[in-house]
Amino acid sequence: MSANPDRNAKSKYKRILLKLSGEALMGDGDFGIDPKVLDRMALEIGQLVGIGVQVGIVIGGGNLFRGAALHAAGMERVTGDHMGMLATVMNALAMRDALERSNIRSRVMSAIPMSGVVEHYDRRTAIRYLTSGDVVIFSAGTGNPFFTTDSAACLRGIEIDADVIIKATKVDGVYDKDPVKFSEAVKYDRLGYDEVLDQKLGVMDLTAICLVRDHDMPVRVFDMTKPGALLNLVVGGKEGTLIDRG
Ligand SMILES: Nc1ncnc2c1ncn2[C@@H]1O[C@H](COP(=O)(O)OP(=O)(O)OP(=O)(O)O)[C@@H](O)[C@H]1O
Ligand SMILES: O=c1ccn([C@@H]2O[C@H](COP(=O)(O)O)[C@@H](O)[C@H]2O)c(=O)[nH]1
Repeated sequence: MSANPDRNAKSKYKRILLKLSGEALMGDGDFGIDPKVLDRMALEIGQLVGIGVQVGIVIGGGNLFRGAALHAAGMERVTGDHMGMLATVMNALAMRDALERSNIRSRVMSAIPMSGVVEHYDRRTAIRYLTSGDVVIFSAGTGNPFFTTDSAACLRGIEIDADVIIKATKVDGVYDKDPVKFSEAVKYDRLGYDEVLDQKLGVMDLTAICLVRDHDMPVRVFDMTKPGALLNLVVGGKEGTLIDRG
């Protein structure tokens, strides 16, 4: 995989919102952040910036904390969700660090004000940064409990007028059932929002799917562990599953 892709490669998209799984940041571990994973992601994101794509990012927090899991262990749910959102800020800082080490200009914005650490989210400022070529990492989810970073990714993607939401995960697309649990699961190349909702396909939470359906925002789900897949997808290659109005 080259850090300098073909500069003549043409992106299908001008602006994307990339949702990165927090869990994927763990690599082979079972908690925290593997710097090697971050560096590889930074390299792949840099390839997109190199061909002129404007990149907004939302990172999950599942490698650190999830409110629902903390609640199941006895914590008050809203406190758990606040911890989950703070976890996404930590992941965002780690990703910015990896991007900057690869000489990719980047910004972190937070839905929860955190003066002195990161900028507070402001849509117009975010769009200005994206237009000037900076990668913008949107952290702290939506800023509200009871949501997920999938919903935050869809929300920010719609707000910044992205051409597509790209969900980078550990499976290579959307299946008729969870492929991690069922080896016989069958993959879709493309399916409609209502099919995801009707079949309650768990690749993304249903609140997020309702949001993208209502705003006709396409979502592509692909395997981030496959080297080169992100660039291939962005230049129009066949990767993962497309969810749209069908
Ligand atoms: N029908 C399905 N098709 C594909 N994946 C599915 C499906 N149902 C459940 N999944 C599961 O959804 C997971 C994708 O979610 P992902 O790990 O990206 O989690 P997340 O909760 O969005 O991220 P985070 O780790 O940041 O919390 C896959 O690992 C897969 O096991
Ligand atoms: O808008 C949001 C987004 C997230 N949370 C909490 O953070 C964790 C981590 O996010 P994941 O999407 O699960 O990776 C999530 O479980 C929630 O507890 C939130 O409250 N609001």
